[in-house]
Formats: sequence, structure tokens, C-alpha cells
Amino acid sequence: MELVDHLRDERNKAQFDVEAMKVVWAGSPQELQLCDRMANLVANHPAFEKLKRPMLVRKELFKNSLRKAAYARKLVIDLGLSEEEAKWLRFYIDEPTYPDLHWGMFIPAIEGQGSEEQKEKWLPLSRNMQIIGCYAQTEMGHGSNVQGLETTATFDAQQDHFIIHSPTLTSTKWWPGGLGKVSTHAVVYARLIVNGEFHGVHGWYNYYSFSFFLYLEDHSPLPGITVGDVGLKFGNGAYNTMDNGLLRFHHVRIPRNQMLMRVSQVSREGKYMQCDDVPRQLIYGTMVSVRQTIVAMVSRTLSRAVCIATRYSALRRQHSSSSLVVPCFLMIDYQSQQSRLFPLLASAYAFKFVGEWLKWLYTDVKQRLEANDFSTLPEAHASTAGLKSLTTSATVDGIEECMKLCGGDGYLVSSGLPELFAVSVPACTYEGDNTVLMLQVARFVVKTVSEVGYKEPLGTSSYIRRLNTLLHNNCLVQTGEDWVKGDRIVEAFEARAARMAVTCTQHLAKFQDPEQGFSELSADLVEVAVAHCQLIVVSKFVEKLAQDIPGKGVKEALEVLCYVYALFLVHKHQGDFLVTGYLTPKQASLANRQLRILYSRLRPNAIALVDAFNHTDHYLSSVVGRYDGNVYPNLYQAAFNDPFNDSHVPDGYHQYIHPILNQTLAKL
Ligand SMILES: CC/C=C\C/C=C\C/C=C\C/C=C\C/C=C\C/C=C\C=C\C(=O)SCCNC(=O)CCNC(=O)[C@H](O)C(C)(C)COP(=O)(O)OP(=O)(O)OC[C@H]1O[C@@H](n2cnc3c(N)ncnc32)[C@H](O)[C@@H]1OP(=O)(O)O
Ligand SMILES: Cc1cc2nc3c(=O)[nH]c(=O)nc-3n(C[C@H](O)[C@H](O)[C@H](O)COP(=O)(O)OP(=O)(O)OC[C@H]3O[C@@H](n4cnc5c(N)ncnc54)[C@H](O)[C@@H]3O)c2cc1C
Repeated sequence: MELVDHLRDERNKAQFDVEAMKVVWAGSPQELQLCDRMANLVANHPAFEKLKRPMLVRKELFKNSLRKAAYARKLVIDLGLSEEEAKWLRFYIDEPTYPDLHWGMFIPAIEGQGSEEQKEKWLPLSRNMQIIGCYAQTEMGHGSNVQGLETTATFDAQQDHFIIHSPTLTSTKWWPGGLGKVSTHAVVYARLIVNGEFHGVHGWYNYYSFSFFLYLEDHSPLPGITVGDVGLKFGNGAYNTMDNGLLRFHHVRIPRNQMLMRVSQVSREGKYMQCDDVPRQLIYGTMVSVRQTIVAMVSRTLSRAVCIATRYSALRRQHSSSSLVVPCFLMIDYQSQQSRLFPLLASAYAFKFVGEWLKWLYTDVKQRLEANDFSTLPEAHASTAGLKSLTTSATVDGIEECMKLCGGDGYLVSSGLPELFAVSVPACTYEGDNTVLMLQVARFVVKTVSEVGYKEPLGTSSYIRRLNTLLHNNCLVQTGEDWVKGDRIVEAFEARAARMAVTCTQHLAKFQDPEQGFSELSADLVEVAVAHCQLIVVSKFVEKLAQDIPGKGVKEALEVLCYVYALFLVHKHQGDFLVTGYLTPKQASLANRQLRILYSRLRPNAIALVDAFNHTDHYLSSVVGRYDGNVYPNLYQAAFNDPFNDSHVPDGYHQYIHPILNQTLAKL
């Protein structure tokens, strides 16, 4: 049977080479080929069916996710997949499960914090999955405040052991993924006590990581350990495939050599030693690594929601303003729909490029760390924390907006959007609450501003070198066209960020106690951090455009996206630009007018731009976002695929409806 492409007319409007754009989106021809191969491997394997997921109860859902993870492992072995291929395989299976934490946090924690000897011992076991690990840092009473962790690790010199203990209910390890039911091992963060002395009361060497054997062979907990799942989470399927766990220790003994020993050590004699040339922040290194990975992946999550909403908007017709009866307007042709949808489409591309840059920065930092050069660690921390926060918040808000952009049908599970929202929303919390992370960025920015004159700002904060110019020269825009120039846009974002940072730094200086000032001004400081991070995203997009980008019309289409992203932010945050005095109201209104012109330029390319994400229908799992656009018959069929429609008479009908109809309620 010939397949009908209901979006063909839209696809024919494209003004650029979609295949070339696919390469840009993927990062390289090799990446495109790799992702395509893994996506199709998953899409064509019945084991990875996922449409029934939201209908399953927790125990079935969990078993189902274990089955998929086992199939995935089998494929990795049978096909001899590399770690990189296996990572994409997991990504396209699209179901949070214990391997995410095993590969994403447990192994990186050992790599980053273990001594050479420890790595040699534990990494092969972990990579072969002979042990399965998780990352147990958060406690019931302490999530953001890592320094407040209460779990203790007391050294017993006589037996050459550490005794791990949870002294209070609030010290219960709480939330670690993979911990509740599956893991055999954990990297546990605890407060170190040697010779009755708490180390580093002032902060920096309080907490150490331990790898220790959690379960016996028969998978019952070791004596002294209580373990379980934290309970059902938001959304039906969503994150409930993960066994986020709880863990308590009652004086559990582990050998001394299970303390991760790269940053500091405890000797056989009970002497605490801290490596002089390694900063203590390295124990936070796993979080830096995962925050970077989240930024690298988040654009895919947003692109998925945007793809669904764009395709549905390009199919569904509503009435025109002149006739409320005859449906003629495609939803995508409403200016108001475009002003909500197109900035999200542009954001997906913006996040992709900033993710690529962050990966480069992180790779560079990692190489430096290996050579004991820690000079770029503060910038890496601020950039990973800030961009994780900015991009996940925007993505989660964006998914919710896409749901609304699809009207009532977006609210149906079959649209794929509710589950995507539910699975993504905790990204604003895990790996650091987004506000807490923005406050870390603000600390970095304020510190950089305060040090002007005796320390050269580098990398993402190098704009602060030109503080004088940025504070005193106002925007030169005179026409709408002036707004579509890369250097002008970047300068506007630099001026806004610099002016906000300087104002906040001056306000902070008025406080006798800097910490009190920081706390009282924290809402303003978050805005400073947002301005700094948005500057990074905009400038990385502009830098991307300066590269050689092959393919007919590809660069031009990206330019439109870049300016949409930037001018949308100028419009959304025009208060910042006006209050800091950088823009006049006229210039702000020219930016908004130019934005509307850019929307009309983006419009013909909209479907091609989402096709360039190269998402399979399996990955999208959305009736309204299907590639062929054949929405209505499938939407209708999806309703009847719901087991609730198996019968006209639901359970309880005879018992609870008949008595009402027959007016025999008294018998109940
Ligand atoms: C939308 C969905 C999209 C995408 C998701 C898709 C895919 C993900 C793909 C792969 C990932 C793989 C697996 C994970 C997947 C999902 C996640 C699942 C699990 C989640 C796990 C967790 O949540 S683990 C627990 C995470 N916990 C936190 O993040 C806690 C947050 N708190 C902190 O980090 C710290 O406590 C703090 C930074 C807030 C404060 O620490 P403190 O010690 O008090 O420090 P300060 O006094 O403020 O600062 C002291 C100096 O240290 C510097 N610093 C702080 N942190 C770091 C760091 N990490 N690195 C380097 N330096 C650091 C700070 O700047 C200070 O420096 P000074 O120079 O000013 O002294
Ligand atoms: C799905 C999921 C998976 C997780 N997986 C893991 C895991 O594998 N391993 C692990 O160790 N942990 C894990 N976590 C825990 C996660 O890291 C914490 O939830 C996170 O760090 C936030 O801590 P919290 O929940 O205690 O929130 P809190 O710190 O209690 O924050 C609550 C509120 O207080 C605000 N707040 C807190 N501190 C400050 C401050 N200093 N200044 C201003 N505002 C503040 C926050 O902005 C937020 O609004 C997971 C969490 C979730 C939801």
C-alpha cells in the first residue's frame, strides 16, 4: 500500500538541504550514522515496545524495564557494541533504568576519585557488569546541602576498617537511582571521623566516597543495612521504571581500602592525608561530569516535544478570524502559535550547540585534571551548573508549552507529551536543584567582577575585561535590520549581564556579612546568573555560525534560528535591558518587530527543521507527531487501543451505576 505523506506540502516548502542539516544537528556524519543505527535497532526490535508503558502498574512496569535492560545488555554483547554505541542504545530505549546510574555516575565516580590501584580493581568488574553500582549522596535531610550530610565513616585502626553509620533518620540515603532494588554496590558519601576527630569542620575535606559491598550473593542486604525503594513517583510510566532507593547503615564495617583515595587517604596507622595538589572540589567531580552530559542530551528532549507540536500545528486546522465556522487556518499560521512554538524550536538548536561546546570544555578540563592542572575547574563548574540549570528549566517549561500548543490532544498520553514531561521534570532537581546551581554561577560571576584589576577574567567571563565599555556604551541599533547582526546581539547580552552583575556586586558590598548579603539578594543573584548563562548560549550559537557550514541554505536557516532565540530572549527579558539602561524602549520594540519578521522567515522551514532532528516514530511515540502526519485515523485507533475500551461495561457499572438508575441506592 502506498504511504500517504500528509505533510508533503510542508516538506516541499523547505528552503534548505534537510540531509545536510541532519549532519549539523547530529554533530558529524559519523554521529548521524551512529544515532540512526541505534535508533533503528531499537525501533525495529519488539523487545523495546513502549506504548503500553503508561498502562502498567509499578511492579509490572519495573519488571518490564529490567527485561529491556537485559535485552539491551545482550545486544551489546552479541553485536560487540562499543561503550558509545551502548550509550545511544540506552538513550533510544528511552526508559530510565539502573544502567543509567551504573554507567553515568558509579563508574565516573570511581574513575574520578579512585586511586590507580582502586580503578584497576573495580573498573573491569563494573564495565563487565559483574557488579552494578549507584551513587548514594543525597540523604533524607540533605540534598542541596552536601556539606550537611550526616552519614558517618569512622576509622577503626585496630581492625583497619571504616564503620559506616546512619546516626539519624534524616541521614538515611534517599533518592539514589538503582539503589532500591538492583545495585550490588554503591559509592556512598559520608562524613569522615579519624581518631575521634571530624575532619575539615570548615568545609573542604568533610566528605569522602566509599565503595563497599552492599549485598550478599543471594541479593539480601548485608547485616546492618536497610534498603528499599522511596515509593511511587509523579506520572504513570515516566521515572517509575527507576528504583530510586533508601539506605540506612547500622555500624556497617568495610575495609579501609574501600575509601576512594585519589583526593585524600587514611593510612593503616590512622593518619589522615590529603593530596596537596588536588583540590577537594574534585569529590564533586562526578556531578560536573553528569551536568555536562545532561546539557549534551537535553536538546534532544526539547527537540522531541517541539517536533511533535510543530508537526501537529502544521496539520490541524482551526477557524480564521473572519469566519468562526469554516476551518481554514493551519494552527502553525497563527502568529500567536508561532510566537510560542518557534522560540522553542530555536532553543532546541541553541541548546544543541551550547552542549557541543560544553562537551569540548569538559574534555579539556578532564585532560588538564589528569595533568594536575586545576585552573579551569571553577569555570567548568560554573558553566556546567549554570547551563544544566538554564537548559533543563527551559526544556521542561517548553515540553509543557508544547502540550498546550497541541490543545486537548496534547494532554492525551498518546501524544507522547505527558510522559515526556513527567520523565523530564525531575531534571530540574536532580544533579543539583536549578536555583541552587544558579546561585553557584552567581558566586562565580560576582567573584570575577570583584577581582577585576588584579585577576584576568577568562573564558566565558572574559567579557568582564571590557567592563568600562559595556557599562558606558549603549546600544547602537536604529533599525530592525540592525538587530540581525551577530556581534551586536552578543554585545547586548554582554552589556546586560555585565551591568546586572556590577549592580549586584555593589549591593553585596554594602553588607557587613557577605553571606547574609548573598542570602538577602539571592533572587537578584539568580537573575544575574541567568543573564550570564543566556549570554553563553547566544554567543556559542553566533560562534557556530562563523564556522563553515556546508549544505544549500543550511547556514541561512540556522541564522534565522539564532536570531529568533536571541531576540525572543531580548523581548522576554526586556525589563533587564531597559532597567540597566542599555536599550531604549524604541530599540526594544524594534527587536520585537524584527522577531515577527524572523518568524515569517522561519515558517516555510518549520517542518524541515524538525525533520532534521531525524527522530524515529518509535522515539517520538506520539500519534500527533507521526512522521507521515496521518494523525486523525491513528488518534481514533489509539483510543480503542486503550484497554479501558475493551468493554462498554466497566467494572463497577452494575454495582454503582445501576443503583442510581434504578433508584435503589439504599441497598448499597
Ligand atoms: C530534561 C531532561 C533532560 C535530559 C536528561 C537526559 C539525559 C541524562 C543523560 C545522562 C546522565 C546519566 C545519568 C544521570 C541521569 C539522570 C540523573 C539521575 C540521577 C541523579 C543523581 C543525583 O542527583 S546525584 C546528587 C546530586 N546532588 C547535587 O547536585 C547537590 C547539589 N549541591 C552541590 O553541588 C553543593 O553542595 C553546592 C555546590 C551547592 C555547595 O557546595 P559547598 O561545598 O557548600 O560549596 P560552596 O561553599 O558553595 O563552594 C565551595 C567552593 O567549591 C566550588 N564548587 C562547588 N561545587 C563544585 C564542583 N562541582 N566542582 C568544582 N567546584 C565546585 C565553589 O564554586 C566554591 O569555590 P570558591 O572558589 O568560591 O571557593
Ligand atoms: C528522580 C531523581 C533522581 C535522583 N537520583 C539521585 C541519585 O542517583 N543519587 C543521589 O545522591 N541523589 C539523587 N537524587 C537527589 C537529588 O540530587 C536531590 O533531590 C537534589 O540535589 C535536590 O535536593 P533536595 O531534594 O534535598 O532539595 P532541597 O535542597 O531540599 O531543595 C528544596 C527547595 O529549597 C531550595 N533551596 C535549597 N537550598 C537552597 C539554598 N542554599 N539557597 C536557596 N534555595 C535553596 C531549592 O531551590 C528548592 O526549591 C535524585 C532526585 C530525583 C528527584
